[in-house]
Order: sequence, then C-alpha cells, then structure tokens
Amino acid sequence: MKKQLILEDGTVFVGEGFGSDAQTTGEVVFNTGMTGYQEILSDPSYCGQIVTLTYPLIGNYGINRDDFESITPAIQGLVVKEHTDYPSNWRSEMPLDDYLKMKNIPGIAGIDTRKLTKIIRQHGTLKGMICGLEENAEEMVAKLKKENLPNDQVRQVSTKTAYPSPGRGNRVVLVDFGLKHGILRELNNRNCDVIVVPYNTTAEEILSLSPDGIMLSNGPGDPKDVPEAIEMIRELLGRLPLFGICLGHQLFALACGANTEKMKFGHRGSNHPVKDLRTGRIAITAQNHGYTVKEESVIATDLEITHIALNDGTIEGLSHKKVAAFTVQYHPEASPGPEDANELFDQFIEMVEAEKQEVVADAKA
Ligand SMILES: NC(=O)CC[C@H](N)C(=O)O
Repeated sequence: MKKQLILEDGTVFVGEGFGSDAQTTGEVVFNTGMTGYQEILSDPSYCGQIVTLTYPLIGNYGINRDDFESITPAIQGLVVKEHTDYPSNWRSEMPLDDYLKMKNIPGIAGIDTRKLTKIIRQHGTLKGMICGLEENAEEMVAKLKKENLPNDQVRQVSTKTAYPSPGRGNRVVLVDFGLKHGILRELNNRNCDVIVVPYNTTAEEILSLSPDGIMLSNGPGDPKDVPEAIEMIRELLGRLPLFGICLGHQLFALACGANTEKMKFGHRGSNHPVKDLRTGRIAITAQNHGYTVKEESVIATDLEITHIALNDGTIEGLSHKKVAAFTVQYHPEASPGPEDANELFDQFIEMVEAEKQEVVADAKA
C-alpha cells in the first residue's frame, strides 16, 4: 500500500507502507547507525519521534529476542530506503514487518533518506506524518504547523510502579525516565542489587530504600518537561553518589543550576567521537539526543565539563566539583554501538564503594 511522508515545511515523499497502517505524527529525526535498528526502535528515548534510518537496507537480520531495549517500543514511525521481508540471520525470529504490525508501528519504505536527512540537517528537526495517499497534503501541512506535539513522553514510558532487579552487590536505585534495558544489564553484570523506580519518585522515597548509589536513566523529550525529577535530584545531591546518562545527565545539569537547549538536529548514531578533557582520550560513542547542556550556563555552577563532542564541541560529560556525581550525554551501555565507554559503569561502582568506605571511616571516628 502506498503511503506518504509529509513534513511541516511542505515536502512530500511517497513510498511503500510496511508495518502498521495507522496514521502517525511525530518529530522526524535521523539515526546514522549502520546496524541496530531493533535497539533503536525499542529505545524509549524515541517516544514521540518518527525515526529515519540512513543506512539503506533495513530488516536484513530480522528481529530477535535478545536485542530489545524495552518491551514496548515507543517510536512513532520508521522511515527507510529499502526494507526486506526476508531476514537471514541465525538469531532472527520474525521479520521486521511482522514485528511492526504486531506493535502497531507504521513504517514507510522507498524513501530517499539522503534527501530527507539533508532537509532535516538544513531546517532542523521538523514535525511530520506518515499517512495514506487519500489525505490532502496541503491540509496535512497546515495541521502539522498548528499542532503541538505531546510533552509528557517521560510519563508515558516510565514504569508505573517500582520493581527489583536483584543482585548481591551494591544497592542502586535506578530512576526510570524511559530506561534502556542495557543500563539495567550493565548494573546487573556488576552484581548490583537494583530497584527501578518511576520518574516521579521523591528524594525521600528513594532514601527510604537505603541505596548505596543513584543512577539516572536516559529518556525522551525535553528535560524541562520533568520538573519533579529536577527537584528530586537537587535534594539527593551530596547525600548519595550519582551517575546519569543522557536525559539523566541533562536533568542533573538543570538540578545543579545549569541550563539546557534544543539542538538543531541532535546527535543520533553509533560513531560519535567524544574527548575526555582530563585524559585527552577519545572514545567512539553511541548517541541519541536532541537537547544539550548550554556551555556558558555551566560557569556559575559547581560543575566541571569533563567531555566534549569532537564533531561540534557540545558538552558530553559533567562532574560535580564538591560531591560524588558525574554524568554523560552519550550511551556507555551502547546498544547499538561501540563499547569504548563501558568502563564508566565501573567508575560508578568504584565511586559508590569509595563513599561507603568513607561512611564507615566517619562512623569509627
Ligand atoms: N537518550 C536520551 O536520554 C535523550 C535525552 C533527551 N530526550 C534528548 O533528546 O536530548
């Protein structure tokens, strides 16, 4: 069935529908990863977004049980150049098309994704819709221009109730703003005794779980749309060691008095070089974000900029000068992508253990 992809600037692409037949509206973004479509479409940070994959052949290794980053994908739609119905991989359990149908996610294929990506890079991310050919494009453009996209994505994807992911090691409260399972996997691999809590849990409720450390997850949307989380982080600062990833990093920056802004078209891909300013070491990182911490806003805070993106110089990592807390804008849990930055989870565990030693030393003194 033919479908159209309509952008708010009036551009119309016609392609072949796959996945669900539903009509969908969202913010159109692009990801440049060469593999990892399953992890991308199940990453809750894409809630509210229609994702264009710039790699030209998608679906060739199917969908498997192991690579999900969440159980219920929150992506609004998928745009590809070519999509294959015939996956060929020993791990494949179903074709991408079947999966998208099952989860009611619309897709459109046969799109000139290079042209689309150039438009997004020039114009900045724009609103768009995937719909049938029967819709009048001009009317749809007018509708897109008028419409405000939802701003409650974190509420949509965060867990509704707390749940444990047990281990025998350090106790970590992981605040779920739309967490990728990769983060949970990394903590469990390090034997952490994790309790995952909803995004709007208060500092007091978190402290009542007696954690040794706090982890702030990734998540969708604008960090300023979750003021309750900013307040909670502010109250926890200095009371427990803290590590934040992506949305968690942005919320931490806001809680410390810095500011965030929307980027023109963001960073989404699996090969973004990031420099650690303290060691000079460069890591190739997985990224998926459309907001960033404003550099000039950091000066008046107790934060130190620890990492920058080599492509555009934006902030990629922060650490607190006075309390045990650090955050990164990129994804050390990878999925999809390189594992260069995976050791950050070890640094978090070391920080948690060092703080525990200090508590013991203080108690003895
Ligand atoms: N992956 C994330 O956590 C993304 C953070 C935020 N939603 C952004 O787009 O910048």
